[in-house]
Amino acid sequence: MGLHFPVFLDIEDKKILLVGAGQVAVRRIRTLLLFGADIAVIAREVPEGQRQELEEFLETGKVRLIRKCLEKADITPEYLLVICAAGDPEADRIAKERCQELGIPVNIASDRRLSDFYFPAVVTGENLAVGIAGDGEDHGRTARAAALIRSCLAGEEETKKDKGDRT
Ligand SMILES: C[C@@]1(CC(=O)O)C2=NC(=C\c3[nH]c(c(CCC(=O)O)c3CC(=O)O)Cc3[nH]c(c(CC(=O)O)c3CCC(=O)O)/C=C3\N/C(=C\2)[C@@H](CCC(=O)O)[C@]3(C)CC(=O)O)/[C@H]1CCC(=O)O
Ligand SMILES: NC(=O)c1ccc[n+]([C@@H]2O[C@H](COP(=O)([O-])OP(=O)(O)OC[C@H]3O[C@@H](n4cnc5c(N)ncnc54)[C@H](O)[C@@H]3O)[C@@H](O)[C@H]2O)c1
Repeated sequence: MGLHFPVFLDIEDKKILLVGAGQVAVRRIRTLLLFGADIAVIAREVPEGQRQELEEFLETGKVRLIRKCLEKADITPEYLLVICAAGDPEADRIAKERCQELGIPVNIASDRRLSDFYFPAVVTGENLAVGIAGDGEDHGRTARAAALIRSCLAGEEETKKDKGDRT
C-alpha cells in the first residue's frame, strides 16, 4: 500500500464512533475533540491508566461512554466515521464488515490493511491543521516528522511575537 491522500473533513458536531478506551483510543479522542466531534465510545472496560482522562472527556459533554462488547447493531448510519482501537480481531471484523455494508469509512488501529483511512499525527497551530501519515511501515518516523513540524510552528509563533514586541 502506498501513500494515502489527506482529506480535511469538517467533523464539528458530527458523530464518530470509537471502539475501545485504551491508550490508543484515548489519544485519538483527544485529537478528535480539538475539531469538535461528537464521540460515542463503546468499550468493554476502561483500563485504569485511561480512567481519569476519559472522565474529563465525559465532562465536556462531547463524549459518551457505552460499556459493552461491540455488536454489529451498534454501528448505525448516523456515524460519519468509525475507529476501532480495541485490539480484538472479533471487534475488528464486526467493524470492518458492518461499515462496508453501510458505506462508512473505517479505521482499524491494529491492522492497516483493513483500514479505509489512516489516523494521522496531527499538529495544530494558529489557524492551521497539519496531518501527517506515512505508508504505514514506520510509525516512529511519522511521530518524529510531527515533532519537527510542531517545533517549526512554535518557532514561527516566537518570531512573530519578537517582531510584535519590537514594533
Ligand atoms: C500517527 C499515529 C496517530 C495515532 O495513533 O494517534 C499512528 N500511529 C502512532 C503511533 C504508534 N503506532 C504503533 C505504535 C507502537 C510501536 C510501534 O510499532 O512503532 C505507536 C507508538 C505509540 O503508540 O506511542 C503501532 C501500530 N500502528 C499501526 C499498527 C497496525 C499496522 O501497521 O497494521 C501498529 C501495530 C499494532 C500492533 O502491533 O498490534 C497502524 C497505524 N498507525 C497510524 C498512526 C496509521 C498511519 C501511520 C503512519 O503514518 O505510519 C496506521 C497505519 C493506521 C491507523 O492506525 O490509522 C501515532 C504516532 C504519532 C504521534 O505520536 O503523534
Ligand atoms: N495504530 C496505532 O497507533 C497503534 C499503536 C499501538 C497499538 N495499536 C493497536 O491498537 C490496539 C489497542 O491498543 P491499546 O493499547 O489502546 O489497547 P488496550 O488493550 O489498552 O485497550 C483496548 C480497549 O478496547 C476494549 N475492547 C477490547 N475488545 C472489545 C470489544 N470486543 N468490544 C468493545 N470493547 C473492546 C477494551 O475494553 C479496552 O478499553 C492494540 O491492540 C494494537 O493492536 C495501534
